[in-house]
Formats: sequence, structure tokens, C-alpha cells
Amino acid sequence: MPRSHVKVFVRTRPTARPYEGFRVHKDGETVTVNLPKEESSGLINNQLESLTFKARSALIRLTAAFDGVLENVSQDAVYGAAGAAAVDAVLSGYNATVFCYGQTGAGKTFTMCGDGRNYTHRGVIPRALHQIFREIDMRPDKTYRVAVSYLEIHNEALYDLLAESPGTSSEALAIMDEAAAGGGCNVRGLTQEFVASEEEALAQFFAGEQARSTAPHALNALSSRSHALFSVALEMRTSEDAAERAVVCAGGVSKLTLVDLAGSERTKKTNASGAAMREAACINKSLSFLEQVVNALARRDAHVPFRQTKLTAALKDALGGNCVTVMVANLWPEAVHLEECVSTLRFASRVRSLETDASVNESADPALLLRRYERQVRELKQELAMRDMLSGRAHVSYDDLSEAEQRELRELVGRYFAGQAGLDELPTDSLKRIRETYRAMRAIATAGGGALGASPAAQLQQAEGRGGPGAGAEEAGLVGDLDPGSQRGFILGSAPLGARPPGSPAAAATATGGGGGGGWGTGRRPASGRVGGASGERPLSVGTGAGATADAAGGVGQLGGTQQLAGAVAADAPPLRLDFNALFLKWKAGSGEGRRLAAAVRERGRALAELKASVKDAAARVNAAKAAIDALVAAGLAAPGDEGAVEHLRAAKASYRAEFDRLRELRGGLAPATDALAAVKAQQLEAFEAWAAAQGLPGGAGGAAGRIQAFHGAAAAAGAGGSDEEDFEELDPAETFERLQMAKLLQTDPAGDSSAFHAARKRTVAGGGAAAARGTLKASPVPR
Ligand SMILES: Nc1ncnc2c1ncn2[C@@H]1O[C@H](COP(=O)(O)OP(=O)(O)OP(=O)(O)O)[C@@H](O)[C@H]1O
Repeated sequence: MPRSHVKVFVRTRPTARPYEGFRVHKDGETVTVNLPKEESSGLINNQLESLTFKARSALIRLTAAFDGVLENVSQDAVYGAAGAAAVDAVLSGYNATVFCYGQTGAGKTFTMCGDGRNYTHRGVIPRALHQIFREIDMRPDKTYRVAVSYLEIHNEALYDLLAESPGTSSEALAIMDEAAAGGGCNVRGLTQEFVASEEEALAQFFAGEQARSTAPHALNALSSRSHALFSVALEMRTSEDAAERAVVCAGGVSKLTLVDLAGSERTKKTNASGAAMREAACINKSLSFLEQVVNALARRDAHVPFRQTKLTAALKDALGGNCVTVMVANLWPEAVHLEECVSTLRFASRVRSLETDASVNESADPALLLRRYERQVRELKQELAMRDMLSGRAHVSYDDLSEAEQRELRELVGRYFAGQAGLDELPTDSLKRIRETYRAMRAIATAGGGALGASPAAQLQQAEGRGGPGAGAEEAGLVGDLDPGSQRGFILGSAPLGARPPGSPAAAATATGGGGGGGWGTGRRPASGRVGGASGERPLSVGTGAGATADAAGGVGQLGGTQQLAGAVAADAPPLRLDFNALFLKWKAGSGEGRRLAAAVRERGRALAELKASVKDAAARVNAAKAAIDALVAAGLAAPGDEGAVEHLRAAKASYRAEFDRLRELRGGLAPATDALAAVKAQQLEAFEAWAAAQGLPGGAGGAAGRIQAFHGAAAAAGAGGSDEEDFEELDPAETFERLQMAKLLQTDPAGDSSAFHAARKRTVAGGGAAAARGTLKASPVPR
């Protein structure tokens, strides 16, 4: 997600005495407040670009635009405008924060938490939990872990609302800014409850609500005396590569933070005194620090005082960090609250000018990264093997050399130095083997010739028997000696001063006239000719063409030769191509392992196809049950008071739930069935490769080439050979349809949606008295 403006919505509390000077424009995004001139004194802030004030005769007109003005709208509509997109962002791996701001009694808690006793009036938090778990259910191809936490900031102290004793401020709680480590703001020591369902998550939320600090005052019978931050941490992995990819950030996971701020209050209006007065002072102070932070951010100040108060430290990401942020400005549009309305609108305008920088949280887990890199290495090796096969090169292994292969290579180099093996016998087909050759040469050269009974120089001279013009240097700096300067390797010789890059006339002249070609130049800066075919400052390349022998121009060690390693193919070697598709089909149709594995693939494919068909049927039955409920509801409305109809409706709802549970259960089996099929397919490929290698086919079935050709080829050639895959691959559109159906159904489900809400309420409030979210009684709200 690109750098984005923070979205701001204004929500007005319904009132019997609306202020007549408050008007929402037709665009649904702009508000105008007309203020009597005398009342507006001190309100005008000329620095505020997004609020325009126009003086009329007796009025000041104030206009401001937002992302939406929600006047007289349902909780559902508020969530649709201000909550759903933030939750979507979190499900896609971003952090998001939704916070409510406004004066006391303006409806912040109603917006964020809702009325716990009334399902229709549930707020953003329960709706977000519903959306999260509904989406999780809809994405069987992904694995999720969800954890919730609930932090309260009361009188500048931190409280863990999900702790066993939530009324006790814990010294262990601390807001940590982990931005430097790639994370965000986290609260160390805060309880994180892992939840597996909407009901469990809601039970935690209700339990935390019970522990929140509230008190009555003149403007609100249930006024929140604290700021409350409910967080949902979400870790997502995709099943197809669940082992190696997780969308998580260094601090944990992508996070949704839902904030119900305490309201600013004029104590003369709330009649606060004693503890309530102190609370009000604390609340107002922290809100004024919040305003300072927002102002500093809006001005792009170098220093932003986030650490002045716990609230701003906790909201740092939401205000300017890695976060998708939504603010709901709650207004109480009555004449008596005009001043508060204007100051809320002013603050909201400032917030709207802020920018955050949201980016997907990806894993920084070293183990996961390692698996990803291993996969990339595997794929690159397959890519190389594919190129080799397509260019007709013989099979090249890009794996590390085994001990036996290293030993064999050392012996070969020894024989080469002893003059018993030619240069063309030294390997030139892969960098790994070339490097290993160098290493073996260095080992011999630095071993003092013990093995061969001669000094390194003598061995080298012997090896260079055919000697180039640079041969015979007795000075320091022989080829094969450790370079005393760099310690990085042995000396290959230096290019003559007049050397030119290949292609230049001088280089061509040198190349043809240098004599000797091939073999290792051993001297340093010979008077004339070239050293090992040196031709300027080009990097080392290796001659690998057919017939590239020690005697041919451009032998091993040639500097600046024209042949490139990757494309080193003899010009006259015909490209070797095998029809792996045909081979694969033949192998599957034959006897033995090929046949057995093909049958296994077919069987698991069929099982998956059957499962998908069952899911489709189950979805159809759920839809039918839903249609039956709709019909009964419509009939009930037409004939109210019909006891028989009520009974039918109850039965229809029960059947709907049963069908729905069955559908959910079936869908749960899809991921394992898909994995099982993928596993047997992988096994089949490995076996095919091994078989092809055993047949001595060039390229051992071509590594990736074999895989890719065989797999895609088999599907393409299905008409002839019978594909194992076509039966179930074709079901994808049906699956898509079924998913859409389920999404639609879950959105409109009248019977199922509220069950988690009511069950969680029962568990915590009705059933547990002071909340029993985890099966243990939590402490009652503690007066503070
Ligand atoms: N949109 C609304 N529709 C119906 N009732 C509302 C609405 N907004 C607020 N209320 C009611 O107004 C009262 C005060 O609301 P609420 O407690 O949410 O205010 P608040 O801003 O959170 O106040 P405080 O800062 O004191 O906690 C509650 O009884 C609430 O039910």
C-alpha cells in the first residue's frame, strides 16, 4: 500500500436538540458549522488550511471536508465506512488502527464497542472480529493464528485488561518502540490470548470490557475514564508454501488496533470533583499531548514529542508509521457543545492531513528466510539444468562435490601435474568443479611437492612441459603460489602492458602471434607475448568448446577469452532434445514404480475432486436451508402470531446450522487433500528423474527441464496418455463459485452470525458474572 493519507470520518450522535447551525452537505463529506460571532471568539485558527472560516455579518461560517460524514446512520453503515477496509488491510498483511475521538458523551464507546446487550448495536470491535474469522473461514488455502490483547491507559498508568488481575497496574508493562528493529510499537508484558474462533475472541473482548474503568457523570451515565486499545494480532501463512512464508513483522504479526479514547471534558459541565476531577485532568492532558503530536506531524517538525505521554507513545505507528489509519471524530451537535464540536472538527482536519507509510509485514524469522533461500537455490539449479538441456550440454551437477569426487579431482590434477593427464581432461563444465581444480592445484603447489617428489616449481614446469613464452620464471610469484598481497588465491600472471581487450586489432595480433596458447603462463610480466593467453583486464573465462585442449588457443586459465561459461557450446555439437513428455507418459504406463505412482496420483486427485464436489453440494444445501428460512420469515410476517410457523422457523434454523457446520467441516478437509496430492506428485517427479538418470539420459531427465516438460507436457498430452490431473483441475471454477456463494451466504446469514456474539456474552457476562473468558473468573472491575 502506498504512502496514504489517514482517513477521517465524522459521526454525529443523534440528539433531540440538534444545533441548527450544523449542516452536512449533499456530498456526504463536508460539514458547515455556523457560529454566532461572539461564541466563535478564540476558535479561529488561521493556520488551519482545511477548515475555512468565513465571517458574515453576525456569523462565522466554518466548513471542513472529510472522507465521510455519518449522520443518522446505523452501526452497520459506520462499520462499512470506517472499519471494514481497515480489517481488509490487516487480512492482507498491513497494520491498521481505527480510533474514536471526541468529547465525553459524543458516542465514541458506542461506535467502537457498541452496546454489548444489543446485537444490532454492536460496535466496530465485535464486527471486526466477525469479519476476521469469516475471512479466515473463507480462505482454507491459508493458515492463520489470531491473538488478542486489551490495554487500558488510566491516569497515565498501563493496565492489562486480559490479565488475571486486570485492576492492577503492572510495572512489567512498557510501551516499546521497536521501529529501529523493523517492528513497531508494542507493549511488553501485555497478555496475548490466542483465540481460535470469533466466539473466543469476543469472550476476551467482553471480559476486558468488564474490567474497564467507567464512572457516571453529568453528561454520561457510563463514561469511560480511560483510553482503551483492543488489538488483534494476525499471523498468516499460505498453505502452498506454509513452511517458508509467513506474513509477520519483527514485532510479531500484522496488527489491528481499535482504540476507544477517553473523551475530553469540561469539568464544569460534568460536575467532576475528587477522583473524577483528577481523571479528567489526566484525560485532558493526554489529549492535549495528542494534539501537540498531531500538530508537529502536520507541520513536519523534525522532533515529534511522541514520548510525552503513554497515549501518544502507543499511537505512534497509527499517527505516522507503518499503519493504515482511520479516525472517527464523534460529535454531539447541540448548541451547548458547540465549542467541543469545533475543536473536534479542527483536530480531525489536522489528523486528515497526516500521512502514514503502510507496508506489508513480512517475516524476518531466520528459519523461514533460510527455507526461502533454499528454495531459491533449488530453483536456480533447476533453471541451470534446463538451460543445459536446451543447449544440448551433457548433464552438469551444480551440487557441492562429494568427498569422493573431490578426491578423484585431486588425483586427476596430480596426474596432470605429473604429465600423465592432458589439460582437456580437467573439468570445465561448472564453476564449482573449476574452483575445486584450482584448490587442488594450490594444494599441490603449496604442499612442497611431497606427493610428487618434486618442488612445486618443478612440478609446474613439468606440467607446463609444452611451456608458453612465459614459462620458466624462477622469480617469486609463480602460478599456483599464494598471492602474498591479496591472500586470496594463487597467481595467474599479469597481462603485458600493451595488452588490449579482445576484439581490438592489437589484441587479435597478440592472440595470433603470442604463440604457445594453452597451458599456464608461469612468469610475471614476460617481456613479450602473452601470459596464459592474457588479453587485457577481462575476467577469467574458461574454454569449454569441443576440442578445447591445452594446445588449442584459449585453454583453461585464458584471460579475456571470448567464450563464456554459460554459453560454452561447441559450434558443431547438435542440440540434444528428448521428448520428455512422451517419456513421462511411457514411464507412467509401464510397470513398476511409474505405474504405481501414477495410480496414487490418480487416486488422490479423484479424492480431491470428490471432496470438492461434496463441498459444492453442501453449499447448495446451505443455500436451500437459507431460502427456506427466508420463505418462513416472509410467511410469518404475513401471518403474525402463527405458533406453527414459529416452530417451523426454529426447525429450519436448526437445519441451516447443521448444514452450515457440515460445509465448514468439509472445507476443512480441502487443504490436507490438496497437500496430499501435491506430495505424491512431487514423489512421482523425483522417481521419474531417478529413472531417467538410471537410463543414462542426458541431463538426468534434465532436472527442471524434465520436471517442467514432463508435467506440463503430460497435461497437454492428456488426450493421448490420460492425465491424472484434469479431473480435478477443471473444478476450479466451481470452487470459485462455491466460495462466492459462501461469502454471500455468510454476509446475509440471519441465523448464524449472532450465535458467536450471544455465546460469548453468555460466557463472560451472564454466565461468568465478572467474566469467564478463559474458563477462569476474572476479577470484577476494580475501583481506581
Ligand atoms: N449513534 C448513537 N446512537 C444511539 N445512541 C448513541 C449514539 N451515540 C451515542 N449514543 C448513546 O450516548 C451515550 C454516550 O455514548 P458513549 O458512552 O459512547 O460516549 P463516549 O463518547 O464514549 O463518552 P465518554 O468519553 O464519556 O466515555 C450512550 O448512552 C450511548 O448509547
